[in-house]
Amino acid sequence: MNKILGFIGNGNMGRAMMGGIIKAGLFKPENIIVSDINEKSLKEVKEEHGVKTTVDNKDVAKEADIIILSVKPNLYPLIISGIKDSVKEDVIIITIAAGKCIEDTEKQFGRDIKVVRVMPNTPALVGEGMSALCPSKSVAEEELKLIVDMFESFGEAEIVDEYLMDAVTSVSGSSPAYVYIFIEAMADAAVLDGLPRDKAYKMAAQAVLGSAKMVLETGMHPGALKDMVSSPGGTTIEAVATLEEKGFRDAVISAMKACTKKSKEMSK
Ligand SMILES: NC(=O)C1=CN([C@@H]2O[C@H](COP(=O)(O)OP(=O)(O)OC[C@H]3O[C@@H](n4cnc5c(N)ncnc54)[C@H](O)[C@@H]3O)[C@@H](O)[C@H]2O)C=CC1
Ligand SMILES: O=C(O)[C@@H]1CCC=N1
Repeated sequence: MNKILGFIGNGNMGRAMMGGIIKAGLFKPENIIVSDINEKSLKEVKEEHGVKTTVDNKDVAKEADIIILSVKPNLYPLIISGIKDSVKEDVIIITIAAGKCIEDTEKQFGRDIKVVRVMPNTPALVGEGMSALCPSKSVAEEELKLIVDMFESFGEAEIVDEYLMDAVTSVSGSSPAYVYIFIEAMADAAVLDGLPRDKAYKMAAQAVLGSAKMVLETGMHPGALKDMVSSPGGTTIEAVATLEEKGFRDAVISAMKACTKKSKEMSK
């Protein structure tokens, strides 16, 4: 693709997406420009990927056809006011901030700008991202297709109505953090049982990866897959009963309700 892709913000999510996009070969590194206030992180990304870097967000604004705003939500107004007069007329702005609605972005640009609101997640870095997208009215069908292709280059992408973005943040944007806690806790228990730490992480993570693939590839209900593991009077049902006793499901549901609520509050 000959279009220029710009990133404003080279933090965890920006780097994860860039790594995924470059690995997939959708944009050549010389067609990617990144800005950040952190010069050390720019030096690292330039060395790692050979992309263009700058400390001036306006350089990205002037060059890029698609700009991904990869900064913290509270910085959006400041960043947008700094670039709004420099962006190309037809630019597509991609927002990835939790709680950042399309209407706000349009208002801050002060014109009918093309916006695609996206909630990605960090597994983008290894080509296993999950992104939910919602375009503004002014984004044409072929432009949306281009953006979907971009997000599919490092994982799965789904188009959703904007009102679902808070729920999406909880189920796929933030959820890698819950899964890492689960893996870490399983590994701790395995170490307690005598397994070496490295093997414990590998076994716990591979079990999570394999289980996720079973859900996605067999299409079976997660409950039926759980039943396949749980032999009558066996080991698994002992663990399952203990998880239920300790309120595992309730803890997950309560945590996700808190996440969705926070995302809604951030939209206000
Ligand atoms: N980390 C994650 O798993 C996910 C994050 N997001 C969203 O992505 C956005 C970024 O989050 P992270 O990457 O985690 O944050 P981060 O803190 O890792 O990265 C933000 C980057 O912005 C840079 N920055 C700060 N001020 C700047 C300025 N004036 N101009 C240019 N760059 C500036 C920082 O130096 C930093 O490198 C947030 O809005 C967040 O809601 C969305 C989905 C998942
Ligand atoms: O914690 C956050 O606010 C961001 C949004 C989704 C994942 N990280």
